[in-house]
Amino acid sequence: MSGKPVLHYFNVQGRMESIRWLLAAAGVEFEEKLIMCQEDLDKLKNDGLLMFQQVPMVEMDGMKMVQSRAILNYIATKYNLYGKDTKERLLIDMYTEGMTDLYELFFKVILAPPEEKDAAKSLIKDRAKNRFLPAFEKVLKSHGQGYLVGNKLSKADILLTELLYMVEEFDASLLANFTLLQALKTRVSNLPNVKKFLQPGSQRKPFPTQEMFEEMRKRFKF
Ligand SMILES: N[C@@H](CCC(=O)N[C@@H](CS)C(=O)NCC(=O)O)C(=O)O
Repeated sequence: MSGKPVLHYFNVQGRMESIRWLLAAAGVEFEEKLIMCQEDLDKLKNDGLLMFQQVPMVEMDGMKMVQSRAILNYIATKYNLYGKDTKERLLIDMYTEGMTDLYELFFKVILAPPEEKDAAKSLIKDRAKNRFLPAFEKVLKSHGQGYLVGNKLSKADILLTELLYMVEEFDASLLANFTLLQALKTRVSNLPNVKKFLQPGSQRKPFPTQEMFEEMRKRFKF
């Protein structure tokens, strides 16, 4: 055992990607045991390693942690990325839950039947442009600190940067009018640990394309 956290998940972004981002930004090296087929997943289940028979699962500090948000909160607390008091923590939670709402719309595109895909994509554009991105831009403007909460980097800044990459990849024009969000993305991306994570060949994973998702459906029983 190397003492590094061990991440158990599929070879895609999914619910593990924010955990990868947060560990990387905190400068924590981690190992991954990628689940490549149903047998790999069944083995984890049969060995009694998954509390709810679900992944992500992270082995860390002598624990087998499940539930992605609980894992994120543990890492954020441990590495001082979760605000200085309960009010800051509330803001970080509010913001990251908003990010999750937008993130889930991306996943709906993949799940939507072919005839509903365009509508699902339009919904992302609408919600990104008119709801979530303006809300985060407003926070940065009124807070005036370069970070979303307090005067230092938190889990919220890291997960927003992750999301902004996803939005940009989906439609770069969506970020055009949000100068403070662009500046945050650049600032966080230039932090040495994040910069390293953004290099090709890092442990960053792709968002599943439709083809990848169909392939996974065949390989796994879901
Ligand atoms: N609330 C859980 C949801 C976990 C979840 O739904 N995991 C899926 C993969 S993303 C899973 O393990 N599916 C396999 C199964 O249920 O057998 C979390 O956030 O970690």
